[in-house]
Amino acid sequence: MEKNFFVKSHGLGNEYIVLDKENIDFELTKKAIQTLCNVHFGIGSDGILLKVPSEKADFGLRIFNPDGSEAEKSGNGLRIFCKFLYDYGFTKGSKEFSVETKGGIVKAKIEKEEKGKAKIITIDMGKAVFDTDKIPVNINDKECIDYPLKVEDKEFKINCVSVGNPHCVILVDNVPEMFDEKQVKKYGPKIENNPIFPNRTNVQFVKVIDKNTAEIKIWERGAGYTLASGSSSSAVASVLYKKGLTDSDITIKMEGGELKISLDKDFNIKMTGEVQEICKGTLSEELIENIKE
Ligand SMILES: N[C@@H](CCC[C@H](N)C(=O)O)C(=O)O
Repeated sequence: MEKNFFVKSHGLGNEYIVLDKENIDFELTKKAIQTLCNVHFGIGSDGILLKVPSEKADFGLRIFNPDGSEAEKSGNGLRIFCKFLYDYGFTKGSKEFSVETKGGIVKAKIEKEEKGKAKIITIDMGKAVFDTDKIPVNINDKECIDYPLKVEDKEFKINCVSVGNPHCVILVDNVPEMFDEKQVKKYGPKIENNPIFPNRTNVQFVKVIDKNTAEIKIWERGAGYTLASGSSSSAVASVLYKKGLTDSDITIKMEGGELKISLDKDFNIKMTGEVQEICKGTLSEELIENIKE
């Protein structure tokens, strides 16, 4: 593998650049992340996945948002990373392995491959946690379910959950106008940065279609409006199941495509979906010079 080799892949239109810490000769600083994720000055991406060594799992992963912040977990990011590990021989052909993230260790399974490349992957995302002190959400209640949050002219009923990273799930029954890209881009950042979220939050606007299907629009912490999100889908499925609005197996529809989420009674989450490589190459010396502080 050449020095400064990269791969760019997407999971349902949610794109990530994959780098290997042991194979790059520059520091992945905030400036480097912001530049690489910028479509005009870099490659353009919804984030960066950095392969790092792990003592607790088969592989280690650090996840960065385009604003330079670090995320604890990413569902699409994990499937993309696992495809990279499998396709480039790191797993030595093994279809089941573990990955350590800041949001916990997850198990991955390559469900389907085509011509030796992983196509459909299941990730054991871990357990959904509703305790406000763990998410975290700064309110006095133990859980944040249907909690009224006033943002400018609107009052939302918010439902908060952590699937390793923090999420704020809003059903659009009372605010149907919110199922619209322009509205999500207007209110998403205001909710993401609301002072009740000390670590900021990802935000989802949700329409329940039936007991096994929901449709969502996403505002991602540190990334903005994205076409799909695996941790968001996991968070939404957990909230809907907790509220008794859907069954334990649910399809989450997003602009970029669909993910299957399966929960057990203790809110352990399995996420299954496609992933596809877009391009690969070597970062140019000029670009690396430019991203050095
Ligand atoms: N796109 C991701 C979520 C990435 C992390 C998120 N922006 C955060 O800061 O928590 C996914 O597919 O889960």
